[in-house]
Formats: sequence, C-alpha cells, structure tokens
Amino acid sequence: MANGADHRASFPCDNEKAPGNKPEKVPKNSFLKAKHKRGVLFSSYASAQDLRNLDLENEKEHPSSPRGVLESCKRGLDSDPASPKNSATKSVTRCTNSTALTHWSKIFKLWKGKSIKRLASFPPLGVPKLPKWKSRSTRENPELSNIYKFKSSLVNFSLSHLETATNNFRDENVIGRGGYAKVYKGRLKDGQLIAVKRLTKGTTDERTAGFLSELGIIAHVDHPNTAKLIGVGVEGGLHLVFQLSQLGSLGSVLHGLDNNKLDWSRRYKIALGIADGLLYLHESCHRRIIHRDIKSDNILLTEDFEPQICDFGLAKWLPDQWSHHSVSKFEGTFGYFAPEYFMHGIVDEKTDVYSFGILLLELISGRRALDHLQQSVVIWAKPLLNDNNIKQLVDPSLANNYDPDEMDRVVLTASLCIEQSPILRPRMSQVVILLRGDDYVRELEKECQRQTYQRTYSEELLDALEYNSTKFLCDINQRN
Ligand SMILES: Nc1ncnc2c1ncn2[C@@H]1O[C@H](COP(=O)(O)OP(=O)(O)OP(=O)(O)O)[C@@H](O)[C@H]1O
Repeated sequence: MANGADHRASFPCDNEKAPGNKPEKVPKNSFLKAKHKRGVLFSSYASAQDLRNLDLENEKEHPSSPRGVLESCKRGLDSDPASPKNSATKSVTRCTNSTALTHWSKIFKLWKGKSIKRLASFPPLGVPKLPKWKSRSTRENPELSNIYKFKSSLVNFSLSHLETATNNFRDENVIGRGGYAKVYKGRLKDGQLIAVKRLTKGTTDERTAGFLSELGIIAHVDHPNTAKLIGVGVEGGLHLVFQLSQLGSLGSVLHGLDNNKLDWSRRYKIALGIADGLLYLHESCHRRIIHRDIKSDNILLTEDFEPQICDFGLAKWLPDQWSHHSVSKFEGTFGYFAPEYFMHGIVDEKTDVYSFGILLLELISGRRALDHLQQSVVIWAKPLLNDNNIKQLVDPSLANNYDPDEMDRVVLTASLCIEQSPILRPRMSQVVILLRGDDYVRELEKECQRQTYQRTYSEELLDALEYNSTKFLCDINQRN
C-alpha cells in the first residue's frame, strides 16, 4: 500500500518561505564548503550562469567528487598527445584512478565524439514500435468519447463489470491508497488480474480534470517499463483499469518487511528499467513527457521484478520549443522535489532526473526519501558520496553481496542526478549509459561505427549520382 500520501504536497508557490532557502550548516568537506560559500555569499548578486560556472569550477577542482572524477578523465582525453590541440604542450594530465577511470574515460570519449543531442537520439534498448491508434466511441459519456480514439485496445468497462471483478469494491480488495485514489485488485471473467484505480478525492470537476489529464498521458504511453492501461470505466465514478503488477509498488517492497526479496541484482535491474522508462518518456515517446512524481511508491513491480512507472496524474506534455514549464502550484511528494522546482516552480526533464537520483539512493541504501524524523536521504548521503564512502552508503541488509562495479556506477549516477544545479545533472540518455557501463558503451560504439559506415557508403552513392547527372553534363559542355 502506498504511504507516499503522507508526504504529498500541493500548495501555492511561495519563494520567500521555501524551506530550501534556509541557510545550511557549514559542512566540513571542502568541496561542500565551496558550495556553501557560494550559496550564502554570492547568491544575492551572481547571475544563474555565474553560479552554474562556479559550481562546475568548484567540483572540477575536487578530484574525489563524481564530477571531479569525470573532469579528470576528460582532461586526460583532452591531453591526448595525438590530438593536434595538445601536441605542442604535451600535457601530462591523466586519469589516475585505476579501472573506474578507464571506464569513465570511454564514456567521455563517446561524449566527445558525439554531441549530446546525437547520443539522445540513440534508440533505447527494448523500446517497441509505437502502436497504431484506432478510434472507438462511447455511448456512456459523449464528453469522454475522444478518449477512445487513443488506443483501439482500450476497453470501456461497465460498472457491473468492475463490481463483479472487485467483489463490489470490497475493502479487502484495496491494494493501494494514494492522494487521489483507491486502487482495488480484481479479476476479469477471463481470469486476467487487474488493478482498478477509482478516483475518490476532490470535487466532481477536480476528479474529471485529474482523470482526463492522467488518461491523456497514459493512453499514449507504451513501453515495457510503464504501467499497462487496459481500459476505463466512467459509470458510477471514474476508473482507470490497469494490468495488475503482482508485487505492488517498489516502495512497499523496499521499505516493507519483505525487503530481503530485493537482492542487489534485482535492485540493479530495477534501476536500469526505471531509467529506460524515463528515457522513453523524455526522449523517445511521441512528445516530451515530464512525470513530475517519480518516487518508489509510483514504481510497480511485475512478478519478475520488472519495474513499471505508474501514476501519471501530475505528468505534463512539454512542447519541444519550450525549455521548461513553470508552475504556480506545487504538487508532488516531499523528499523528491528538485531544488529549482521547490524554489521557482520550474519543471523540465531535469526535475525528473533529480527525483530519479533520490530513487537510486533509496535502492542503494534501503532508506526512505524522508525517514520517520523527516530527515532527507540526500542530506544523509551527500557527505558519504563526497567521501566515496560506499560501505556506509550501502543498505546493511545487502552486506557485501553486490557487484562492486555495478554499485560504483549506480552511486556515481545517483550523485550526478542529485546535483543542486540542473545543468550539472545528466539527461536520461546519459544516465542509461552511466548505469550500463562498458558493455553498453561498446554496443553504442559499434552502432556509431555502423552508422558512419552507412553514411560514408550513401555519401559515395550520392556523389556518384551527382556525377552522373550534373558533372557529366558539365563535362560534356566543356568538351563541346
Ligand atoms: N497496476 C497496479 N498493480 C498493482 N498495484 C497498483 C497498481 N496501480 C497502483 N497500485 C498501487 O496503488 C498505489 C497508489 O496508486 P497511484 O499512485 O496510481 O494512486 P494516486 O492516488 O495517484 O497516488 P499518489 O498519491 O502517489 O498520487 C500504488 O503505490 C500501488 O501500491
């Protein structure tokens, strides 16, 4: 059952009173000290760009910070003696930190070779082709008839159908309770298990708006790592009907009594799956979708621990030409808010990336985003991340039973995702690369080579065609 409702927030933006503006204690670590100094002394007159640059500079200087590690790799690559830029100076800057750095240097090589935009255009693994939508109408409620045009396979459930499936919405069938809805387990006549989300909170208008908004997004989404909508029911209330995810939410498994089910390989698989799902929403779907409420209670788990992102109640389409969206009302869950969202109401892909970073910290440490004393996992983890103190970060229930390379990658990715400044956070296409590591990078490199080869071949073909048509005529003219 979801307990995220305790921390749910929905209130108007008030920059003056935002708790995020409270001065922090001066941390011992010099890397954090620099950040702190910047926040207190300079924030009144520095431009946003200055602050970003300063952030970058401070972190570059600190070799043990995740960005410091990446920067040192990058400098190593920049100082490649074969590079014409460096041949004169023969800089000796090198990645010093063993195999981990070799790994990151490969990633950087790839980043240097491709623009970020190009990397973003790599197809995520396992993303199916987009479905073809067909139209279908409803007699029930003409206002909602357009909904059925999204997906040919969407079923319009009658109330009696849903009542039969859920034992008349009996309390024993409740498997989730969110801020807006109750979710009931059910079984259809053909035996299929379903989860019926019945919107319960707010006025009729609010419920209709919430229902249409969630449906407007979820009906267009189709990926192995997003929740599967089967149909809707608009009789006797508003219902969204999903395939049942047998294990419930990640939050309930990770923070419940059964957390020993989640060994490291499962946690790693879950991290990769959520990253794939988010990459799809941000970069591969018809339109940019910002989820806005990524948290462990909104990740469902199938029987084989495949994660599925659910609850698109707050999700937003973002037009391509918009850099971000500004909201005047905060909605979401405490503990997962990105600083720029909390302080300025700014919403874009990077706000989801921040929340994903918190989720990674939950997977690594087994701690909640906010514990019973309302202590944030970020505040707890930051000093350990800066000291690269993996032993203290890792969930004690895992002991030493984890793959150290995978753990390193997840820890580094988490620390980049929770950067204060959104510009320092990776995009989801980069997150997927960071999490998957060497093998994935090698696959991408092969893909790049294949594309280059194809381009060269087609360019040659184009040249040949051009010769045939234009140059040949030109040659003939010259000869005549
Ligand atoms: N398809 C499903 N299979 C299994 N459990 C589900 C399914 N959908 C939802 N749940 C359970 O119901 C809970 C609440 O669902 P959901 O997050 O969609 O509701 P909500 O009211 O929008 O919640 P929130 O307060 O997070 O906005 C989930 O955390 C999960 O435990």
